[in-house]
Amino acid sequence: MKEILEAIQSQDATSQDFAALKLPESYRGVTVHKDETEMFAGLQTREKDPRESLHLDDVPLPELGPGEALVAVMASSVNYNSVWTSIFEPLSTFGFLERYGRVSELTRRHDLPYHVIGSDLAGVVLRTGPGVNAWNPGDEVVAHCLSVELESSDGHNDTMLDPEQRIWGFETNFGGLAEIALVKSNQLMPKPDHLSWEEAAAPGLVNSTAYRQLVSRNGAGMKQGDNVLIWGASGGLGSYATQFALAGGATPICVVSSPEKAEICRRMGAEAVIDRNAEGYRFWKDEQNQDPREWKRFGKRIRELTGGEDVDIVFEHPGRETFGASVYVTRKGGTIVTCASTSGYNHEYDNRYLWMSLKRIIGSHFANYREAWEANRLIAKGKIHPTLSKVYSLEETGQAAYDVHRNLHQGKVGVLALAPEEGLGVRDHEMRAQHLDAINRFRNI
Ligand SMILES: C/C=C/C(=O)SCCNC(=O)CCNC(=O)[C@H](O)C(C)(C)COP(=O)(O)OP(=O)(O)OC[C@H]1O[C@@H](n2cnc3c(N)ncnc32)[C@H](O)[C@@H]1OP(=O)(O)O
Ligand SMILES: NC(=O)C1=CN([C@@H]2O[C@H](COP(=O)(O)OP(=O)(O)OC[C@H]3O[C@@H](n4cnc5c(N)ncnc54)[C@H](OP(=O)(O)O)[C@@H]3O)[C@@H](O)[C@H]2O)C=CC1
Repeated sequence: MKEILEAIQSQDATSQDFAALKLPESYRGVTVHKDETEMFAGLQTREKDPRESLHLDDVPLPELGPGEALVAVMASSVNYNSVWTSIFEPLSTFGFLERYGRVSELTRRHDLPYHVIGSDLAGVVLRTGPGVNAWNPGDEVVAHCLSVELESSDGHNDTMLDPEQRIWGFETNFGGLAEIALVKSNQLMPKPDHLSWEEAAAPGLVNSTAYRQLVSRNGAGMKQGDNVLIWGASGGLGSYATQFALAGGATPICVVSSPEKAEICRRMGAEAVIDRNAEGYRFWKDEQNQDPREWKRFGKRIRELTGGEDVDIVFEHPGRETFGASVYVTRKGGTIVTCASTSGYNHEYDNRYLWMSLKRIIGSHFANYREAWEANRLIAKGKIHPTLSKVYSLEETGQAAYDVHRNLHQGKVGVLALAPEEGLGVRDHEMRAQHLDAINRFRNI
């Protein structure tokens, strides 16, 4: 591992030098263990503690297959899917690995009693498998998390529709919260030159998801002038949705839960911000019943902020808690686009407001390679910026996941893997200087 790191840091090692590096037999990765899937049985979701279930283990290096690449991971980030994995909700991810293991001789590698997790990385290609021509050892890359087999016709218009579509590091093994990761080569994209390893690793999953959900024609297809209600606007997904709305000539209406988060949204350039905590919305009277008067109070507040207009698009992910309100406040003919259900997946809403006002609900999930590429290109061009707030070591990943689970974080939380310190890996200092304030907007808040 030492020689790998030295080659990366030397900056003048050639592709041949990287190809000649001896690979270690094992590496350190953040795991959950199959024999611990019941460890939180009987506890409330909130009480399940990722610090207890996430381990840092030495695991054997997987065999490299056709179309694949082994990548030295300099940095990764914590996504909420790793929180789900760590609390074994809504399902243990070992079921996904078992199912993947049944696909072929090669995929059987993934079905192990441990799961190396993580769905983001920035690093350097170490080896490529047979059939990989577009990438070479030594390439500095980020990886998106769409893993597809593409053997069926179903995925050939939009790879997210492939029946064997999986999220790498969640529904596959050998993820990015590790010193080395195994990816398919069609997950690779160029690392933005003006960013450090940890900054480059931060946007990937959420940026691509927000791009498809909000901008792509596969999602809401946002246009100039749209009013976009963004839940959790300073969180992982929301901090990119807010930037896409602003960069695309739309008006974000940002919902957050504290004055500090409201301030971050304003710093991104948003003017319409709602502090849901300060304004005390209670969309649910009790476990079973919602309060439509609260939906209306929320809608009135939105109208105050927009000069009387309703929202064209709701960027949804909290789920059960907010979905009724989201459907209610959407404009006639507008779109509710959802990619998650953090607060509960059995949603309830008043369908009269949907059909009578010709609204649409769209389901969206991650992004295809093209969408992830477009989203990464916007980062590389300095049009969208990472929203990294805090960086942890691999050893501290449990704490990092705990922070995200308890909503104690801002924007994105980074994790250093092989990178010995923050700030390394910047290749274009001139471009970085132009965007430094925006890159650091979320730091140390
Ligand atoms: C990028 C980051 C993303 C995120 O962070 S997303 C948030 C985290 N992710 C999650 O929380 C999602 C976790 N996943 C799940 O909860 C589950 O993954 C699903 C609920 C999505 C699916 O559950 P399952 O049990 O895998 O699927 P089934 O379709 O309910 O059951 C499979 C069996 O049911 C059969 N089946 C499917 N559709 C039908 C149908 N329409 N009529 C009859 N049978 C059906 C199948 O064939 C199969 O059968 P057979 O078990 O024999 O193989
Ligand atoms: N399908 C897909 O492809 C993807 C799905 N996801 C899923 O989306 C969800 C959010 O992910 P991410 O943005 O990274 O997570 P974060 O925790 O970083 O951000 C979510 C934000 O949502 C807000 N929020 C949380 N709970 C509620 C609630 N009950 N009511 C209103 N607002 C709430 C919080 O902001 P505040 O407190 O300031 O209001 C929080 O900061 C997760 O469930 C994740 O698994 C994520 C990425 C991809």
